[in-house]
Amino acid sequence: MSTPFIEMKDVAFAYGERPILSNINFHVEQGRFAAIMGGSGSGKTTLLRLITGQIHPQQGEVRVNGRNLAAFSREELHEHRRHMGVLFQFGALFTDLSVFDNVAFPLREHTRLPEDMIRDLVLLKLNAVGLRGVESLMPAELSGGMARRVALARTIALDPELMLYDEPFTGLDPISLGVIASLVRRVNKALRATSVMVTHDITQSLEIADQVIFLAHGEILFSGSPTEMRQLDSPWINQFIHGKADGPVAFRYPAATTLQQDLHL
Ligand SMILES: Nc1ncnc2c1ncn2[C@@H]1O[C@H](COP(=O)(O)OP(=O)(O)OP(=O)(O)O)[C@@H](O)[C@H]1O
Repeated sequence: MSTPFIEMKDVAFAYGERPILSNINFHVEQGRFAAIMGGSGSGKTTLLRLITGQIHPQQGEVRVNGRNLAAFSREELHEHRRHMGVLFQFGALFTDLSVFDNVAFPLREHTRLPEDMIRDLVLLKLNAVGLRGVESLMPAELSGGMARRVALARTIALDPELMLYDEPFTGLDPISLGVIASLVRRVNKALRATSVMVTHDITQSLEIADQVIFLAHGEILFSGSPTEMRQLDSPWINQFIHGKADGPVAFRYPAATTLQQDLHL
């Protein structure tokens, strides 16, 4: 068995008095791809923020590469983030910088590489996302799918050992979505980066992830392989997989009165 790169041990987290996550136990092995799924507000993004070290649990431990993040000094946390690539929902590009300068940005910011090496690296990263040739365009000249790919190229510029994706498929048409999904998977393989992706897109997740973690009400309802998840007979997960509006996750808000009462019928 290879070593766990990310480990959550008995993690509980609350925003103030409000419990968000409890009893969280899972690990992701080095180089593996984990998808975190669950309904809206179930705590997925909070889980990602615990991995980046932006927030710390009130109970339990979040370990990355064998070390407890809560024990990191400021410098160590900074170093941790430097080895991490984060791609957010709309992967916002700097609108006043060209594609080239967007991808070069982290290289210029975090390394002292000479410009000719930066140029080669930018072209390699753009090539990896199938976009060599667009380097002089401005973000406003790109389609949504292309912009997401440029953002991915920028995220992998420093060859991160950990990749975090927060809803990378949001707002994409089905073709661009398929392209981004296979790129995300390829990047994981090529960089041998451990990857964690928060997503609502069950079809893509089950296709590209090695491991699925399903959250409901801040707890892990299921953790296992996509094959195991497909075979599960759980009303929660079935509702999610089949996109049913009603089920254990109720469509209706639990109002205190009936509609008849409200309408005086
Ligand atoms: N900074 C914050 N302060 C207080 N509450 C917060 C904060 N951030 C998130 N929450 C609450 O924590 C809960 C979990 O939020 P989180 O963003 O982790 O859920 P999610 O599963 O990613 O949801 P979605 O799929 O809708 O993005 C939500 O009820 C949210 O309102």
